[in-house]
Amino acid sequence: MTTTAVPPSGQAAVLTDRAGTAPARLAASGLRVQFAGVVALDGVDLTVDRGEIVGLIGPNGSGKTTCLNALSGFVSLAGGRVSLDERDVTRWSPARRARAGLTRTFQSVRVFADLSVSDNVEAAALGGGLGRRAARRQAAAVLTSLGLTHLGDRAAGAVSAGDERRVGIARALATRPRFLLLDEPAAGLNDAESIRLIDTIRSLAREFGCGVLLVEHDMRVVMGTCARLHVLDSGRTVAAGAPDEVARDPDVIAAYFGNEEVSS
Ligand SMILES: Nc1ncnc2c1ncn2[C@@H]1O[C@H](COP(=O)(O)OP(=O)(O)OP(=O)(O)O)[C@@H](O)[C@H]1O
Repeated sequence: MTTTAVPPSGQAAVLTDRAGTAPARLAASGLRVQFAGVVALDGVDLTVDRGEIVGLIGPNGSGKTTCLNALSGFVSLAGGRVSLDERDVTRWSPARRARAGLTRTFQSVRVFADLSVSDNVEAAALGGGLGRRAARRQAAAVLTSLGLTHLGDRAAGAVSAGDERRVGIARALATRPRFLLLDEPAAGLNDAESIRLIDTIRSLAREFGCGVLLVEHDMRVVMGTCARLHVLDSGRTVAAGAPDEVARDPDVIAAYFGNEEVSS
């Protein structure tokens, strides 16, 4: 049964899952993806737990977006397995994975420019399977939690780039994901917008209990949000662990940062 949890504070009101069977872990093992002659992913193992924010980083072309596509079902695997709480979803379509709580965002935000911000988020909730009244409540709850209520009546096409990015996240959140895969949400944002985005990403885990896998080049956003990092180079994992450890790892410095050290 679907229930609505509204804490007394009125904050973080969010619809809970259908039957208390929310998967607690997104896991991938041995992910392998090939494009013609290019091996884009070569045996990647990765886990994200609910409530955890994991950064997936690496140099250009290292396989980060391909990894998100592999997890969300947008690309065929040449090998490996994806599971949601130990349920094998490797052969599931993106839509079926989304219904099971695995949602991804894309680098280019897809909002309905002429619709209001509220209607955009409500439309996403409807698309996620809620009825009209529940979708409206869900949209209001998500906008409140992300601090976007003041933009509710504005046309989505008329808000700033940073707010548009956050509306994109709100739309993803309205589908009640348990795991959210974010593809470069800070790309093209200015400093103030990136800082606001850090709060938004943190709240996905803290208030909504989502597991978040974040692909992001902006190291300030990565270091400001992630408890754990996973580093790819040429389709392979070169390091994984706490951000400060990863930042000191010589393989990471060599592969990803040239001779520069990672800085936040
Ligand atoms: N559809 C495709 N067809 C052919 N090759 C592809 C395709 N998609 C990705 N690749 C190749 O796979 C490799 C990994 O690409 P991917 O986009 O996953 O890297 P990335 O780490 O996300 O890069 P960036 O940081 O630049 O976004 C690259 O060599 C890329 O050229």
